[in-house]
Amino acid sequence: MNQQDHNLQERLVARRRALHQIPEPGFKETKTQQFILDVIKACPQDHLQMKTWKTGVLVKIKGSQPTKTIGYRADIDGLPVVEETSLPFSSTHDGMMHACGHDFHMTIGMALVEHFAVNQPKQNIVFVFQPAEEGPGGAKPLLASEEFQTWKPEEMYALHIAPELPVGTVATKPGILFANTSELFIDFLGKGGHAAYPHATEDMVVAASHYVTQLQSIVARNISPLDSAVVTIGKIEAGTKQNIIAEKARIEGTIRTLSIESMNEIKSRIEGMARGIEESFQCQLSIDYGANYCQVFNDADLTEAFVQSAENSQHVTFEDCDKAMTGEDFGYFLEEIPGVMFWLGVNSEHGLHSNKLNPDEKALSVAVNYLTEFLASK
Ligand SMILES: CC(=O)N[C@@H](CCC[C@H](N)C(=O)O)C(=O)O
Repeated sequence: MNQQDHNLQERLVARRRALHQIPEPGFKETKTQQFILDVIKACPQDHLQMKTWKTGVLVKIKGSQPTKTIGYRADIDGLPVVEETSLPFSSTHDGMMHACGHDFHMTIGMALVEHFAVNQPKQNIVFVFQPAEEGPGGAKPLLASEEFQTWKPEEMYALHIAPELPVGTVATKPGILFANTSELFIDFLGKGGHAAYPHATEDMVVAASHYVTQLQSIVARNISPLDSAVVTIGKIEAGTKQNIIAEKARIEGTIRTLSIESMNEIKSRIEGMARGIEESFQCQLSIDYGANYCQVFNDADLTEAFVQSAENSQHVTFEDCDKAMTGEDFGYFLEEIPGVMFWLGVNSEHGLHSNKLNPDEKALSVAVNYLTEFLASK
């Protein structure tokens, strides 16, 4: 690593660690927004404009001879995860963690702004620091906002860290990269009572347990084995004490599919099974699908150009990848604007959403060096 890269890496690490300590939930990213604004305000302002949208930040760098506007998006929210990395720069926000790498995404995005604020690119570049990717979804309303529409790019890019890939690699594919998603929240209501009088109650621990077990058959028996889908229940809550039969239960999960037809089929089975549980356990279930994200679909031509640029770059190695059942509201940008989402290798033993996720910080300067080259070449 030469001295210039060393200085860049030190700056990126310091900034990423500062951000790692202040993860905030979607649409509550006030400290994070201020952090980003402070960095942008410290840049030379000659060809830079900035505005806020809710807790997000939009920055436009005016190109020297623009024929188009390129968009680059970084998401900024954290997750409700209790960090267990034991790192000296662990989260200082109780119960919140940057467990999906958005601290990396923002750090890279800000460094790109700093670079292009000094080295004016040929094309206009709009940087979007977007709130609430983990939920309830910031991309869709941001995309529709006047703030974004007045600066709307002609093509758009975003990365996501990939713990399973080595540092120095980027990976993507044309077409569908990430799945359609729908959140899932189900409340159970029955009649609680004394543990010793089960016959006089409707036990919501038993009802919810049966229901969660039944849900497991949907992907196995209602979706074609040649298709892919996921129904995951990540949270279950019920009861108050070991000798009280619970009158309420709540389960929370997510549905992932590669087609809208499969999404509709799964929802229909979830509803059918809920009616069965109501009948079997004499209770009421209410279903809320929360936020939906559309698939992430990469433009074929832009992906080909991206792959070529990665293959020709000294900063990264390109790897092919398959689609993943992760979700990303960047998909909404790609519904309106052709573009590419790609993985950035960060080599962590623990994966996305893990309380022990520890991405390798060497990936920060790799990404900044590669993306400055890529965006400047547009
Ligand atoms: C990359 C990633 O991990 N994204 C999240 C997106 C969450 C979507 C939504 N809140 C849901 O849970 O369905 C993911 O969990 O894939």
